[in-house]
Amino acid sequence: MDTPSGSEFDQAPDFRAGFVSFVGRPNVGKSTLTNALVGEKVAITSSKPQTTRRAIRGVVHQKTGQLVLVDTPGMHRPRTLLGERLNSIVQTTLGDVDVVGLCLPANEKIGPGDRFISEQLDSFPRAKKVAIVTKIDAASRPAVAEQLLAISELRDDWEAIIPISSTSRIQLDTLTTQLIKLMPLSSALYPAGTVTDEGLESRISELIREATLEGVMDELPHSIAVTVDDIVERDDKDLVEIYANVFVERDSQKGIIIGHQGERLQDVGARARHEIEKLVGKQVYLSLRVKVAKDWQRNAKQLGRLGF
Ligand SMILES: Nc1nc2c(ncn2[C@@H]2O[C@H](COP(=O)(O)OP(=O)(O)OP(=O)(O)O)[C@@H](O)[C@H]2O)c(=O)[nH]1
Repeated sequence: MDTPSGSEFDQAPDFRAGFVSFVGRPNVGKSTLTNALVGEKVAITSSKPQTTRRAIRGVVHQKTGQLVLVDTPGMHRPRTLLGERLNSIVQTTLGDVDVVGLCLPANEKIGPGDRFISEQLDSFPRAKKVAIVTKIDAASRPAVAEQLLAISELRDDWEAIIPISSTSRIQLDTLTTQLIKLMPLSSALYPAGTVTDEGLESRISELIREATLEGVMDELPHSIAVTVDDIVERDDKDLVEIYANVFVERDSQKGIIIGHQGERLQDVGARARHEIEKLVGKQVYLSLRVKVAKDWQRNAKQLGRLGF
């Protein structure tokens, strides 16, 4: 990607910059879209719904402007204290953004969940509304056309309705260009080259969480939290040592994560290590310990300890 220096950005009189938040039901492809636009993995993705927990900021740099993407946790009716905290992140974020992109998958009919979220957007009149029709690679042309029509009838204040596919990279540049046009005139908000404002430690814990989510049963994902105790850069070798904990809510879940003779945990460790090596650009030694924090999703003290 073309990334001229920050000063060049600042000098363009028609440069635009601002904040965009992608909202939508769980699993509609918000995190995958964020990563595809930024060009690097800043948000973890999973086939399990509701895996996004933090408001991660990814930055997209273009000659004409800059987009700060705030990837929020899916809006949902909260069932736990964690759920309530996630919803309040969404509320605070949406009060501040310039554009809200409501993600609606091309391959699923609009349902009550989508309508509920669309109605919530009425409380944020300042933000311009854009419909992003995701996963068009997974739907036939007539189905996409039908979906575009249904979406145009969902609200009457759309600034744009843009069909895309993140995995097949269809129309991503169009989306970026359109979003930049909707941003206010402003100098760049982040220096060129910044892809996220997330710290290394939280990016590493998210990559570990993503690896633990693969292959576990549906109810388990919400019970997993990851913390990093230590990141040690070795002087004698081109190696980074990482010491991390995987927290679950019950003893029985601990067994599931570890697997028979520790096989599953080894797999998780290998997958996470591979992703972390791509991030830090060095060989990684990863030590993972599985611990139980009883019912942490419902317990304020435990939530604080796990960084929520
Ligand atoms: N076919 C297809 N699948 C996609 C596309 N984008 C995302 N997916 C898949 O949809 C699933 C969910 O994607 P995510 O990006 O994690 O969805 P999300 O909306 O961030 O989910 P939450 O974190 O649960 O809110 C994953 O299995 C992705 O691989 C796409 O463009 N085409």
